[in-house]
Amino acid sequence: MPLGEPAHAHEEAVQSAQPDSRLRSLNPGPIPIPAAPSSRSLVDKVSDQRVNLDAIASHPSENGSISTVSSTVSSVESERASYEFLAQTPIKSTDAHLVEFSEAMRTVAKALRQVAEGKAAAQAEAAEWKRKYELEMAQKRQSKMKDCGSCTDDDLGNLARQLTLETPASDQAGCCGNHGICSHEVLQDEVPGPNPRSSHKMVGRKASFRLSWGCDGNKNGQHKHDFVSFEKGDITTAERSNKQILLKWESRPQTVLFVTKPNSNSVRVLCAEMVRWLKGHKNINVFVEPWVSKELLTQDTDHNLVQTWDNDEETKMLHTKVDLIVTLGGDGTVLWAASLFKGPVPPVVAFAMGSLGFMTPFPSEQYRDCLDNVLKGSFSITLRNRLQCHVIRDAAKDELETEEPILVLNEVTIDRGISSYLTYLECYCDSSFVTCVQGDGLIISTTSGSTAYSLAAGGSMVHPQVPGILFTPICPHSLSFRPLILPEYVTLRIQVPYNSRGHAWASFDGKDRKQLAPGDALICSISPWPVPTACLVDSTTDFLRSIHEGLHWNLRKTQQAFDGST
Ligand SMILES: NC(=O)c1ccc[n+]([C@@H]2O[C@H](COP(=O)([O-])OP(=O)(O)OC[C@H]3O[C@@H](n4cnc5c(N)ncnc54)[C@H](O)[C@@H]3O)[C@@H](O)[C@H]2O)c1
Ligand SMILES: Nc1ncnc2c1ncn2[C@@H]1O[C@H](COP(=O)(O)OP(=O)(O)OP(=O)(O)O)[C@@H](O)[C@H]1O
Repeated sequence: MPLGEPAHAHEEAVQSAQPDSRLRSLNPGPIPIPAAPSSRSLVDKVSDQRVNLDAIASHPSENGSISTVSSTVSSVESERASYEFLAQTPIKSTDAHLVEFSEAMRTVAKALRQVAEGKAAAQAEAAEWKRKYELEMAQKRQSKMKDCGSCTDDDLGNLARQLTLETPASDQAGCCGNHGICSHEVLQDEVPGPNPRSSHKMVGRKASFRLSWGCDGNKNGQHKHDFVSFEKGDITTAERSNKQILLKWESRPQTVLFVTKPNSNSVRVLCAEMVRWLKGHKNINVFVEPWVSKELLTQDTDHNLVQTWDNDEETKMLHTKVDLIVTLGGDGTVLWAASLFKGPVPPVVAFAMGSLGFMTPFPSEQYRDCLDNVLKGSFSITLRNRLQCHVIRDAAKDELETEEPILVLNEVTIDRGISSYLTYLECYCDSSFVTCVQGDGLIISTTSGSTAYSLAAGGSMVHPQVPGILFTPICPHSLSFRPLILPEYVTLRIQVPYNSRGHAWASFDGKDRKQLAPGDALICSISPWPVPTACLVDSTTDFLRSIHEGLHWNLRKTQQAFDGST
């Protein structure tokens, strides 16, 4: 058994290398019928043999015979599967044929689950490749545009339209500059759902913008794809992976979506005031959530020009209409705003109207100046990664039963819910076994979420621009389980094993709890659609200010110099 791998993980590997014993049970030939054991004796036998197996697996046998291990493993597996079947079936049958049939069904179910998991991982990878391909196409188009340096704006527009028509994947007309990445490629090409043109409530074209990396957007503005060079055999870091990112509008933003915290009078009053100001002084179209639209209308009939949406299909198309999101509330409101977007997210300007406000740097009293600056000029953004989470059900009959992915900005938590048993979770990173979690649960967090629940569970605080995934146990029942930070490109699989004593519960940014039964799994990877949040100063200054002011990080009275002679 490989070092560090738990006995049951090894057991599974041995089992999957030996499909024949299960397949044999489909063979209609004569089957020896053993005396039917009672379910109690089955339990005893299973646990006895597990102890046996653990002993054999952890102390390699002296004659080195692998067959001892395999036959014990396969017999344990068969009996465990039969026990699970017997526990599930309403008919308390002990018929050997049924037992063997249930084993075969388990094998099939496992194969289907593997297919579904494979599909989920492949979908995530395909989305990432599509994004890379679109970015490459955008670069090619930009280099064609360079050849037209002396064109007028109209010529450029026509050329951009021609070039965009050449590319069937792109549905946008217009865009482009000589450097950076244009919003039409970045934010509008990954349209989840139907064609944006089919929407009858379109508000005209979205404002285009350019993203540039580095402090001086004009000089260092190119997004470098190759971070490492190895010319002449010397490996050199050519570019830092991430720099401060600037967003510069190339055309005027026209549409703002307001997302507001419910049940707050101060938020309601400020929202109405800001909407009036944006429409009256800035000629901006305003979108609000359906419940806010009703609330605004009861306050003032002037607000009947505010737009909203009616159904999920229209929510899916929001990102094609909205140039900017304004949130009024605390961090929970930013999480809520992000959750409305299952694909690309427009830039978010978050005004602080909550208690902590890690992700809400803008002071609401100065909303006029803040919005003036954001609408006019270029501003720093933090590109906050989200995690894409798929729940894969063991009971799913086919891959079509895979549930919709859920995107989280902070974290997904797998815990014991109301169960009093320890959570028992097997964790894998790509194809490597990571560990078994035995405790209250596990937090898989983004770096933005590192200052939320993960911090409370002992995880490190991580700058939101660091590309990583946090792996933080909750109250592990072990002395040596320290939190981990993994690179952002990995895919994590959290499996509730069949022999878990209870169910586990997954919750997403503290919401939408889903029960995970033994055999179910959760797959997480970084989503291709981050949340761009506007910074008050820049990403690092804002982060440090939050941990100082919000959490009073490392606050201590300064020690004085000696006040006597030495
Ligand atoms: N023990 C804990 O600390 C604990 C327990 C449950 C949930 N949470 C957090 O609450 C989040 C949901 O937030 P909510 O506002 O909807 O619930 P909520 O209203 O219960 O507020 C939770 C608190 O967490 C803060 N918070 C949220 N995201 C943060 C972030 N990225 N950095 C720093 N602080 C942050 C909020 O400002 C708020 O004070 C979850 O995603 C989870 O991270 C924390
Ligand atoms: N537009 C919305 N619709 C429904 N629920 C929302 C909306 N905006 C925020 N919420 C929910 O309301 C709750 C409180 O919001 P928020 O965290 O922003 O305010 P707060 O608790 O006063 O601030 P803080 O989180 O800083 O303490 C959160 O659970 C959040 O998910």
